[in-house]
Amino acid sequence: MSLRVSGVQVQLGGRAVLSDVDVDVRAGEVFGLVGPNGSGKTTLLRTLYRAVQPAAGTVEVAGVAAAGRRQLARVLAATTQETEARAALTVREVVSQGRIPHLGLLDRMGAADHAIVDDALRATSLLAEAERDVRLLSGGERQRTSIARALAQQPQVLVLDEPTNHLDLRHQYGVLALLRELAAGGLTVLLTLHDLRLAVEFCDRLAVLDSGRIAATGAPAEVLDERLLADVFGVEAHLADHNGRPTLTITGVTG
Ligand SMILES: Nc1ncnc2c1ncn2[C@@H]1O[C@H](COP(=O)(O)OP(=O)(O)OP(=O)(O)O)[C@@H](O)[C@H]1O
Repeated sequence: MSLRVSGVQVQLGGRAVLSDVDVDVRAGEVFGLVGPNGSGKTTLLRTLYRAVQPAAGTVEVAGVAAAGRRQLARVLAATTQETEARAALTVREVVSQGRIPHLGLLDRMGAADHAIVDDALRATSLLAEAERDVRLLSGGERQRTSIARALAQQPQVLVLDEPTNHLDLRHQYGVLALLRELAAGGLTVLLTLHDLRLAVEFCDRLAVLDSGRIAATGAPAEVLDERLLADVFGVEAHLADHNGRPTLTITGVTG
């Protein structure tokens, strides 16, 4: 198991935001975390990269329960929903920051590091934008820059919070297909997604969060039955098999 969350509880501002959360993600799997607004998805991701300390439970990344920040950054990379760029850096400079956990304190990037940065820029279709100031990018370009930085980190586990929310259709599919390809090479991918149709299409397994608790975990076709879609997401929807691929059709909202 390359990512294991066991019995995690998180309290924020005096409220229980996560209760008894268990999630196991296997190496080479694309695992989707889905749930309505405020169900605790981002908070769960934040416990993985130690931005939030659970009141109870354990979080293990690549077999390590308690690692220092630098040690953690060598195995886990994360992108957040904040794509606001504040500093006057080029896309290439931001993506190069992904190499920092792998460099010694006084080391400069070597040829191998530059090649890894180029690969990350290419994989996210950003080579042509590499010398642009990140503050001048569109939301989608900035989102791809933060994914590229995470790829340049060459992690074993990649955690992404809503990686497609600013992307046009072509780039949504491009990024999710890239994540599938990386997972086929052994990367563990955990991501949150609001678009359940994309979650069904691209994720091997899903965990559904509902008011801070896991309502269901399993393959999309096992988890997203009509009752759960109505009870948790408030939509009338059904999964059908289209030429061997599960496809979600949403026909309305409940109530
Ligand atoms: N620092 C905080 N203090 C108090 N409550 C918080 C804090 N951070 C998050 N919360 C609350 O925790 C709950 C879960 O928030 P979280 O951002 O994890 O949900 P989410 O599932 O990612 O939502 P969304 O789909 O809207 O992004 C929300 O009710 C939110 O208001």
